[in-house]
Amino acid sequence: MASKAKIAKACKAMKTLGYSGKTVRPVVKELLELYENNWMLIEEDSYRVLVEAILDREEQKSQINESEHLNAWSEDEAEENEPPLKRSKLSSQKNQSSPLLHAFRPNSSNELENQPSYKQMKDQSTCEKHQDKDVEIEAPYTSNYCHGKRKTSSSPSLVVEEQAKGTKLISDRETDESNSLVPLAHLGNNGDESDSCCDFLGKRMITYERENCTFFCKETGNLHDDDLAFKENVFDKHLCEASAESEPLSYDLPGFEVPHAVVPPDPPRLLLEGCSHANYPSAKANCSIFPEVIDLDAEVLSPCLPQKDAYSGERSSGLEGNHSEFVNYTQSEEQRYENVTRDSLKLDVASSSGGEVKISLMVKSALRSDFHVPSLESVLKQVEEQFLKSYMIPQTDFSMLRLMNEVCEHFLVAGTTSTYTEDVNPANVVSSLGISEDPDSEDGPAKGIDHQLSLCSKSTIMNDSVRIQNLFEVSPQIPRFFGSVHLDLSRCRISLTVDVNVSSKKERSIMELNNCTPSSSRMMIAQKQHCYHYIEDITKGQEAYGISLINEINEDRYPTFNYISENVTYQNAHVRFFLGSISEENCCPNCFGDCLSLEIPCNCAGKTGGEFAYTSGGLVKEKFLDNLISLKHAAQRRNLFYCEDCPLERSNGKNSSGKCRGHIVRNFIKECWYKCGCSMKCSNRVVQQGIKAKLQVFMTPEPKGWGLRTLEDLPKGAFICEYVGEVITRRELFERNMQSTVYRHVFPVLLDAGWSSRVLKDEEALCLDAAVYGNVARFINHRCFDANLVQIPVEIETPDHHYYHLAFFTTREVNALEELTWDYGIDFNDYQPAKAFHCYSGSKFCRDHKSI
Ligand SMILES: C[S@@+](CC[C@H](N)C(=O)[O-])C[C@H]1O[C@@H](n2cnc3c(N)ncnc32)[C@H](O)[C@@H]1O
Repeated sequence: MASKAKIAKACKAMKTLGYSGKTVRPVVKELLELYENNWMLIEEDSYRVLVEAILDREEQKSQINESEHLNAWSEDEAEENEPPLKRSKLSSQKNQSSPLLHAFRPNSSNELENQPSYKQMKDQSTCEKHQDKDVEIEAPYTSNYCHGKRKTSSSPSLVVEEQAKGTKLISDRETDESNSLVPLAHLGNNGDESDSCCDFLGKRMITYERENCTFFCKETGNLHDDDLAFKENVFDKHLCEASAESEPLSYDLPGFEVPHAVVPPDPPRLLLEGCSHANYPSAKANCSIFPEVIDLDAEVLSPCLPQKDAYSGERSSGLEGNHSEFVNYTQSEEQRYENVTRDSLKLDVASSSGGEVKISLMVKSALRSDFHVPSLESVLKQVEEQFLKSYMIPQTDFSMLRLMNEVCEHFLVAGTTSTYTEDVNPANVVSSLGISEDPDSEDGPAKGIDHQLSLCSKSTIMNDSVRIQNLFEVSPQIPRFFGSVHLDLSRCRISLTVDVNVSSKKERSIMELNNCTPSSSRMMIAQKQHCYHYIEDITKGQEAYGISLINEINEDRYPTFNYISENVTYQNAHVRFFLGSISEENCCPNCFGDCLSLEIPCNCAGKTGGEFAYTSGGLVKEKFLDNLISLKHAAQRRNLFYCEDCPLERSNGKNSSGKCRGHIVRNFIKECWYKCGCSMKCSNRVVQQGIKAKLQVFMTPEPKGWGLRTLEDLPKGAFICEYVGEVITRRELFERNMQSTVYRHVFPVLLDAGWSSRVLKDEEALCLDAAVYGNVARFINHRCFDANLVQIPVEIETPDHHYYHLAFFTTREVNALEELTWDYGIDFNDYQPAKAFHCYSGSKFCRDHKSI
């Protein structure tokens, strides 16, 4: 076919995805140049590379747009509002590829994965090919490069780096600039060797593939000027990003040793959230002088309110400390608390000594030119729908306006009750409510107000009024915002502090609506409804199926950690392997597709006696599983593994003299590896394909905190999930434990403990720590002995026992809504990597004899 016709065909194909010819043509041209007019590569797999390239371009464009908009918005605010913890955001998250791209990505069994991707091709064009074999490659090289230690060496050199697939890197090693926890690179897709998509701080690194392996190539010389210019641009940008992200993560935060949520920011949207990270410093400053806070996400985000310990439920610090700084103000002065919510909304609370409180929401800026002011009714309706859908409010006649009206009334009742108990008569409380265009205001019509909702509650006693205004400030020529309207009022905590001058006596009443007296019956009903805390998908689309979270038990909120679906490698952890070891004797590099259904199993089944450990349906075969479980139980009964100089005890700051008290987990893993042999890459696609079970995180009724349950019946041997976290060395674990003064709730898992033929040093032995970065497995609770899950070491990338994946499978049939548990293998009398807890598993085999 002539080139023109082919271009037209490509355009047509892309049109179905919504890309115009104008967008597609230049990309096709670029690809043709790149692939030297090899149309086959472009057309293959429904134009996969083309889609990838278009998305790549769009992404770049939108990044530029976004940064332009952000600059335009808040030049003056940008600096002071820089969120300290937002900086630890994973760049790999930032660069999640779009679902569209995934739709076009062949699955792991597709041969096409062996083909170089667009990114690779593009990058290869500036990268020399490396021909060496059996190079041992270590992850930390990457950190040198990624952290801006750009080597300007004139001698051309090329360093090849290899990173185990299915892992991302987080490293701050050998950096002069910062001690940051900046994630560096993401390589591979679910651990599949042949996927060579590679990011470097959100941009391309130079990659190429040889045999089944993907490399990082670090270029330090021999670049063309253009290349250099391109790289310098990219590099400078990365440096900016890196320095912006260079705030170290704290492992010493109250409740969890994790930072506040560091999820990648969604595009700006109308989302009501109170003190967000983006306004942390200013909000903090404001709070100290003006403690009127309408905090719509207080427990998670607000630094102004006491933080709640996720387990004890106690508040540790907060607003109270600031009361002394409350500023008196005169009738004429209007005090103002401005809380910039996200980027697009402004929450504004203003009050006067006359008792008037104005709460306004203003759309401050926007990114979309097609924004129009919605009708207030439609906003309220949307919120109500959202409310009813997400928070399981049983009443179908739920109304936002009624809720706000009640807020208003109870504000007054609670305020008058606490300060002037004798005078309060609810009958005296009159509330009025209405939606109006620029309603009466003592200040006269407010400028630029298109819509206003005002709620007024009046007391004959105090003549105070509360007004909640909903102001959309819109200037027609400036595009404003886009995104969905989402008001999470269930997370709303309203704290109002009112100063009232009565008979020259100044009194202050602080009302937390959550603490309304029982007489506030209607409010109590409303609060009861709010007990449900529900999140539709905690993975934010990172898993194939969403995983919901619900708390019907208490007020605890979703714990703050970073959801990741693949392991990330932190700092010193060497996740390495020898290329030479992935060879035909161990597995078959060329076999793709469904190996499990082969009549004669391929070489991958070698370790399991010529038989796959999985059934063709992807369940671990019963005999393997039973063997494994009995081994595990036997191992627990038998003598423990003892060490003279115990790294575990040392990692808990204990000086062990003489033999330690033994480790069950070590023996167990060591034995089950060989017997179960859930090994080799083909069969382990079951694991690679990711979570398929319908899971839900829920608050357990026992004092165990969150737990994980299945929402559907599961057969025996079903894969549930991997234990995903940061791959760290035992030394790093030790350092984290030393730094942390708080109780560690998430159990780290030791990899490779006692595995190697030689004793591994602390800086070599690996652990998985899911406290800060982790997946849903971090919610699985412990059960002694008869847990319904078992953890199985799984080889994905390489038969290297130094690093492997830990996957959970069911040990028996599990009913829908049953909690999923695994035996942490802890000895409740022994020191563990994390402090042991009192076991509430309720197992009749419970090993915690002190448990109640
Ligand atoms: C890996 S986390 C599991 C998720 C945890 N429940 C949460 O809320 O995040 C381990 C922690 O959960 C709690 N836990 C797990 N199993 C438990 C059990 N059987 N009894 C009591 N607490 C348990 C302990 O606090 C432990 O440190």
